[in-house]
Amino acid sequence: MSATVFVRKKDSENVLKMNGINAKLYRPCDCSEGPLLPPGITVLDNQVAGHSFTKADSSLGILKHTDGSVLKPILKPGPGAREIQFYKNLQQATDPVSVELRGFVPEFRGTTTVTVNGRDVECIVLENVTNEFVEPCIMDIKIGRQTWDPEASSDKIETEKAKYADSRKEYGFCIPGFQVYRMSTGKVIRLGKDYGKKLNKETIKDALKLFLNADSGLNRHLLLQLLSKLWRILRWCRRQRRYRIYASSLLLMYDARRLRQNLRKTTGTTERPMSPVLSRAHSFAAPVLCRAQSLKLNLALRSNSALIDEGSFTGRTTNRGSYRSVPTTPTRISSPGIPEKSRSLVGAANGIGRSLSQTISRSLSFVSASPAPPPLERQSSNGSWHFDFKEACRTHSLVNNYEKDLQSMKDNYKSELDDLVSEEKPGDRELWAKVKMIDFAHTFSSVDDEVDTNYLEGLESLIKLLESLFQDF
Ligand SMILES: O=P(O)(O)O[C@@H]1[C@@H](OP(=O)(O)O)[C@H](OP(=O)(O)O)[C@H](O)[C@H](OP(=O)(O)O)[C@H]1OP(=O)(O)O
Ligand SMILES: Nc1ncnc2c1ncn2[C@@H]1O[C@H](COP(=O)(O)OP(=O)(O)O)[C@@H](O)[C@H]1O
Repeated sequence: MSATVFVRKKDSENVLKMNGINAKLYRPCDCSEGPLLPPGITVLDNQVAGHSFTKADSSLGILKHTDGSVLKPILKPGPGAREIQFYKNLQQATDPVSVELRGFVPEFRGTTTVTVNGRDVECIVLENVTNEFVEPCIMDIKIGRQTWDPEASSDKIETEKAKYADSRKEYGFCIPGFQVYRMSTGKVIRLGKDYGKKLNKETIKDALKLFLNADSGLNRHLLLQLLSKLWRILRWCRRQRRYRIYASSLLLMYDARRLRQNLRKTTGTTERPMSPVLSRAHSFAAPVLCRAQSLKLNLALRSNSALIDEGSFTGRTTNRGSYRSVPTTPTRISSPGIPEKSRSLVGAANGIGRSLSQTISRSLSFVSASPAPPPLERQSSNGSWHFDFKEACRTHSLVNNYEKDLQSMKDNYKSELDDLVSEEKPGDRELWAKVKMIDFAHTFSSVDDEVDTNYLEGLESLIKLLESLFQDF
């Protein structure tokens, strides 16, 4: 990967050259002044893709509430209503496919109306899935070659086909945006669609490496945590015949703070990766304060017992608010003109380990939502990646029997997975990397009882590309 070069800097805009690509730094609020919002609600400053706040076309981005929720404004009635219905149905569903899917998506907390710049806007209220991260690195990966839904106009189909054409054609996914706290510089960078649209067969891998902070070596522990989540979604996707998911994204997330700590632990190097806090202190603080902070941080990094960020990764138990009833059956919408390929892709679909935890919705006085659903089945039973690794080790080779090209790679790192599981200490069990599926504005019920090959192929390709990184380092 080539180095980052800042080529231009204005008050309003940063342009940088990243891996040979000129790109504007993405800002979720692209206006000089933020929108006027009620108390307790602010712009989601770590939003990495999707619609953002712009003065020009009064578009609205994602908001966050101090209670740990995000608020997604409904911009268009059709897709907006579809996404609300998707979450409501999912919350009520009892079939195994939907119950499992519920563990892969943010918790739905109903809908609410927010006054933005004097205008009342309906919003979907979701769990903020980045909440527990101190330095959240987030990548939005839009899955599927086809990103338009069965009801799209021919104009929309054409615009969608033209966007991210290289990466989508090659891999069946694209990267509309990401942010990363860089180990090498201690700075956070956020690259948006402008950068993502220029990525091609070669550079998309650089983008993934950049996101994984792999400039000078891959942290296998980090990649394995992400892969263990993706394998679970893959296994679900191979079996499910209920949903057709278009233009939806996977949010890959990890905590750079924990990566820094993990690097110290595993390399034992005296050369410490830069902390953004420390690097800011270097630029602005008085020398004495600077030295004090540096010493304190060094001590923290040297002591294994101090490595865990206490309080950052605790499980949260919350109370359920008031709810109203909604229909329980997913709407079946026909998809004329979209022939679905029929492929027998489903591998050995063993029962997934039952989860133990129940996630209880946070009380939201301003939210209207559905009655209490049955206990949610979360993908990680006890908030531990240990469970996923164990499951992955047990089932992975079975699931992928037909993928001969991947088999050798898996064999290569299977022992590493085993090592990670056996090395694990109780204090290391908290998640510091995870994956969630988001954006269901273009998700439909399947009408043909077939596998969603469009989504599946994109996901498989992403996993394959990530797995190939093991060989590069
Ligand atoms: O193509 P457009 O103008 O309809 O806008 C796209 C949005 O469509 P919508 O406004 O909801 O109909 C589109 O929204 P959907 O995913 O279709 O909900 C995206 O925001 C898209 O950005 P990107 O492809 O993720 O980079 C948006 O594309 P760009 O902002 O990249 O052009
Ligand atoms: N539940 C969530 N928690 C945290 N961030 C989120 C959540 N949902 C969305 N985001 C952020 O907002 C961005 C856009 O979300 P998305 O649902 O795709 O909106 P859009 O429909 O405008 O594309 C994501 O890339 C992510 O950065």
